[in-house]
Amino acid sequence: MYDIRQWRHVFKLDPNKEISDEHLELICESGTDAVIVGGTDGVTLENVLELLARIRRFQVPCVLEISNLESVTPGFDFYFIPTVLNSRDKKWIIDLHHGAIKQFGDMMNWDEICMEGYCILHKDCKAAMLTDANTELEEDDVVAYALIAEHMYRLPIFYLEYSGSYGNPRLVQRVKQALKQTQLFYGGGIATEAQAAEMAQCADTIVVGNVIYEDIHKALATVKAAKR
Ligand SMILES: CC(C)=CCC/C(C)=C/CC/C(C)=C/CC/C(C)=C/CC/C(C)=C/CC/C(C)=C/CC/C(C)=C/COP(=O)(O)OP(=O)(O)O
Ligand SMILES: O=P(O)(O)OC[C@@H](O)CO
Ligand SMILES: [Mg+2]
Repeated sequence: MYDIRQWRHVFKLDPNKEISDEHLELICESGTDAVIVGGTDGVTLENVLELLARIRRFQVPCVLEISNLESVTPGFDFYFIPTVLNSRDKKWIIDLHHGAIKQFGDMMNWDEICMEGYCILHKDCKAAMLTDANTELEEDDVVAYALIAEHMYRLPIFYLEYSGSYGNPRLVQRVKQALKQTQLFYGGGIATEAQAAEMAQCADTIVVGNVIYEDIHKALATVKAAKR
């Protein structure tokens, strides 16, 4: 399924983490709508290429979420490009993007590119620390970022990121109610069927990451729960 707007559940695989062939097959054949390859640290061309080749044995749509320029390679179905809206450092909002487009803009296939407006809310996660995200936000601040994403920047995706910790469903629901066009991704701390079902009610698409490496069966159970 290549219509991102229909995606309800995606797995995020970290190229910097080990996964066995058996577990990778279970993930790719799980019925998830797509697999995103991405992580904050230790993402290299070598480990991205290795994971891409292994995922390509299956039919599942495969996305590279770009975290650095060195690890970008052809062969993915889509490229998701994060911009961290609540970063205090404009490097993570626009500067890296400006440098990349200056260098590669004339050879990009824009149909494969999808921008993600991140709002990172877990202060201790790697992505928050790397990008110096301001996580001390009121609910109204978060909704304001969502409205900026939709109405000012017209971003296709607004991504509420709680990586490593389960977020606040009430806030996710509030953000969802504020968005009309922009697709709401929620990711962070989903480790049970109940959590997957709850966040799938609040967001358009849920992203399941770390539990893949902690308990594969719990990870697999999130797929059905999200689609119920
Ligand atoms: C060959 C081909 C297809 C060419 C295309 C041309 C090309 C080079 C296009 C690139 C164009 C472009 C504009 C690129 C952007 C460049 C860039 C580096 C942007 C910055 C991205 C950014 C803001 C990164 C910050 C970190 C971040 C938000 C990462 C997302 C992943 C994430 C949040 C992971 C969660 O953390 P995790 O690592 O899982 O944490 P744990 O390990 O603790 O679990
Ligand atoms: O790893 P977890 O905590 O499941 O979060 C998923 C994803 O949002 C990370 O970018
Ligand atoms: Mg992770």
